[in-house]
Amino acid sequence: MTRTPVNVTVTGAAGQIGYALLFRIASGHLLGPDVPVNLRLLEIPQGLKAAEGTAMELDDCAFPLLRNIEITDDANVGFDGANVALLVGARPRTKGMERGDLLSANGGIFKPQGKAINDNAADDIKVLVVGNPANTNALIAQAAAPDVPAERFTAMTRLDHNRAISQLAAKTGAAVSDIKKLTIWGNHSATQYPDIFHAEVAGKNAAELVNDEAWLADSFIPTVAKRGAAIIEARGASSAASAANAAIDHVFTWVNGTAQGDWTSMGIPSDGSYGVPEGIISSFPVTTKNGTYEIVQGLDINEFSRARIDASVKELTEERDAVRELGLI
Ligand SMILES: NC(=O)c1ccc[n+]([C@@H]2O[C@H](COP(=O)([O-])OP(=O)(O)OC[C@H]3O[C@@H](n4cnc5c(N)ncnc54)[C@H](O)[C@@H]3O)[C@@H](O)[C@H]2O)c1
Ligand SMILES: O=C(O)C[C@H](O)C(=O)O
Repeated sequence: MTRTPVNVTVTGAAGQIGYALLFRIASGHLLGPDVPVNLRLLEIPQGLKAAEGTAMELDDCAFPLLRNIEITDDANVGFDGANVALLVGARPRTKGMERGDLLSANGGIFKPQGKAINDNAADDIKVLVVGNPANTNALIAQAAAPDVPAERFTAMTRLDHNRAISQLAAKTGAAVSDIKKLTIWGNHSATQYPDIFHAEVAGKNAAELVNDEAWLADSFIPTVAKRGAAIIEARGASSAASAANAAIDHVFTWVNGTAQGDWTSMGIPSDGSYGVPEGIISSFPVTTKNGTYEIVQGLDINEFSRARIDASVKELTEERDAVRELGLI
């Protein structure tokens, strides 16, 4: 049976993450090897020519699953009938910019995009926000889309999750595939909390196996939380291929489900679980099945974890209050 193509919209398509992302979507890594896709590339006017160049290259790959590419600078066109939206394009922080200025500039992008999703996207739309500050940009877009179920708006912490797995594998000498049930809590920022207390390494509890709180507090957590800045320092540009890879992982897992005995991390609207105020978009441990996700319940949160989750959540509530004051939500 021929499947109906899935409409995938990518904003910031001409940027560096866009360039690392589009070819993998078109080759079937986002949704699966038997799912045809239509691509919608949304850019600002200055980005349209470069997006056209990328589209030419996509054509030149002759991907069997890629049915059609549309390029536009009109959000209503870009999100028309979208089943999956990857919101990558954002206003980066520039020198001298205060946090309020950054939130306000991004509000000017994510509020109208949220409205365009509300008015034009397909009923089953799933949104992943990658553009920073990702959690609060997702909150802004979600607030502008009252007709879309709030849980369809998610923010990317999968890159942090993957970074944490890689660091833990290196520390324990285990294979990456042996690491399960790791959690990123909170914001995609330096306050995020990568939690190994429930993680397993080849079936053994990770925190007990490592048995080194100084490594956890002084090495593992800051390495994961500040990895984005370290990449910028080393590369002279922010992470692109690894960010694109994490976006692929996030959507693939959301659509196709987590493995038995494992979970993943996603920034999602809080339902109040684990004392995280309802409504803010915070990262949680989640399982996914049939295109939906559920927060893993009943985890014991020790004092070490509680303080770190609370610190990141505090930052998120401050960002929420700031965008509320700016009239963005
Ligand atoms: N959540 C994460 O883990 C994570 C990881 C890495 C990067 N990021 C963030 O992803 C974002 C994109 O990174 P990049 O390296 O691709 O940046 P980039 O500057 O290379 O590309 C951004 C693109 O977005 C476009 N754009 C700007 N405003 C737009 C709008 N209103 N509509 C459509 N397109 C628009 C620009 O023209 C540009 O082509 C940044 O905010 C970055 O900080 C997030
Ligand atoms: O773009 C950034 O500021 C860093 C990025 O969010 C990352 O985690 O690599």
